[in-house]
Amino acid sequence: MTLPIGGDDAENPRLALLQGHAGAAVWDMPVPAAGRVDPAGPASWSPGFARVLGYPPGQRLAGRVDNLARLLHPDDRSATLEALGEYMRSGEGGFAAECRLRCHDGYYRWFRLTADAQHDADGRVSWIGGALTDIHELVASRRALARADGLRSLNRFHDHAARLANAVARMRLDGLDEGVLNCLRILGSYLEADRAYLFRVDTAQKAWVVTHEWCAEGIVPRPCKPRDMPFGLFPGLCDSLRQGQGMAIGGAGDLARLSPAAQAYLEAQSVHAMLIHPVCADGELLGFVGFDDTRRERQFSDTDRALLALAAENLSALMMRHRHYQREQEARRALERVNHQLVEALAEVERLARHDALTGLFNRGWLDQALKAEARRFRRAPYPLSVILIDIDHFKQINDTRGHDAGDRVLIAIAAALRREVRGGDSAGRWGGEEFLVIAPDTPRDAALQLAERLRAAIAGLRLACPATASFGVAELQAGESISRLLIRADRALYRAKQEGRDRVCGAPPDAGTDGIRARQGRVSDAN
Ligand SMILES: Nc1nc2c(ncn2[C@@H]2O[C@H](COP(=O)(O)OP(=O)(O)OP(=O)(O)O)[C@@H](O)[C@H]2O)c(=O)[nH]1
Repeated sequence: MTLPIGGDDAENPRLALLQGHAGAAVWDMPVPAAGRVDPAGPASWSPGFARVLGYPPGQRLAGRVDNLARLLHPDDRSATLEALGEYMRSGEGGFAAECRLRCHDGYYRWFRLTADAQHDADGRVSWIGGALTDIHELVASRRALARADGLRSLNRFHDHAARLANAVARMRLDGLDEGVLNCLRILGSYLEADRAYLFRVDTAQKAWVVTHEWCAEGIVPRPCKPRDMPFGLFPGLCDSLRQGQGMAIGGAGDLARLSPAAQAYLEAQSVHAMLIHPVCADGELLGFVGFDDTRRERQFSDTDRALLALAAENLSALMMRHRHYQREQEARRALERVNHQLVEALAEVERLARHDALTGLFNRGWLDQALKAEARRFRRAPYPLSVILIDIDHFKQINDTRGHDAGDRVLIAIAAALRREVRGGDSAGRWGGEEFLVIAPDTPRDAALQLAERLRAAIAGLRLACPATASFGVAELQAGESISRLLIRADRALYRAKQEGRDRVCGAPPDAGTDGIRARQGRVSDAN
């Protein structure tokens, strides 16, 4: 026996011999009456004790307590010695501590130090002794397992973070709800929470409004009323959220620090624990995202907070995308409205460019263009084309006796009658002043004379405050004749109608002679 083992064993040389032979790493020490570790106190170490610490055979540790204390890793020393001292006082059960001890090669290894106690007649601990076991490999494997566990949970975190990002990427631009609920579901299920939700700022009502909520299976959604949480319920929350800080309630202790109203509000919703995080965008506080535990208290881990912060970022991206989409849609609708107004304005400009403002009939410019087009068509393939020139009788008199406005009303009424009476293919327009022109394609002279007669009768039959009649000159385009020549002939026929007593129709003879051209010539445009 090289080292004495205390107590009865020391008086049992056979047992001691066997311990030495088996190489057991055992130790013992008497416990001073004070019941605390005395560094200078005696201690005994078996040869196996020195061997597990890597000492060469035959090398012994000096038999003092501080020999063990010196070998303890600085980080483990005070905790191990304190625990040992406590055991010396109580002596209850067995002692076990895991600690690092410096080995003979200067490196630290993990060991398990165990002890049992012997009590004296007064029940005080008088002796403790135990074993030292090398658990370095065990600790290394435990660490590897923990690292693997950590990696697994890190993987799970990244998996959920990726799912959150996917929920944003896949979001339908025209609908925010699906994307938000997807984010809350991913968040809630990862955190094994009972509820996950989004509250939005309602500055008008000075309240938080829960707009979206996800509930775990078996959890009843929070009651619809009161859905809103007045700002005043949690004073300072707005400011701290604006500064990027959330709020954590881990259990009853945290709840007790809230105002009675806030406690009652959370109690009504069975909140045992909750964690919330601000949702901001471009410096604007949009709301907050959070989750509740309704059946347990909770200590929030770093990954709880990290995933919640990530969810807040993703929700902010969702909300901003939706907001931009809505603004785009509004801008598009406004643009469409402006475009529509522009198209209408252009149509009106075009209509005004073609029509006479007073009567609404085609104007002189349009009639000139139409006559040119008919002339080109006639040259390609001659067809019957007639024109009817109309002049209101004694119109000057109406103006002079009844006033210009009354004259205008007569012009408007006659124009309306012309529009009513002409066929779809015919065009009636204001030729100038109190003169009108009807272009009648595919209409030979006789048919044009009938049409003119119908128009004359219609005008004469108008029930006007200032009764009026009109005279008509009809001419059909001759082969090789120019439009200006046609109009001169029509004008000449009109002149004849005036000469013969007005309120009548005169047709121009087919002969395109120049005799009889009257002074009105200059008023016929050269439309050819
Ligand atoms: N109220 C009104 N009068 C117009 C307009 N354009 C032309 N006039 C008038 O129409 C009258 C035409 O008169 P005249 O050319 O002498 O012919 P008239 O009085 O109709 O006599 P006859 O043609 O020979 O039957 C003139 O007094 C013009 O001022 C218009 O847009 N409104």
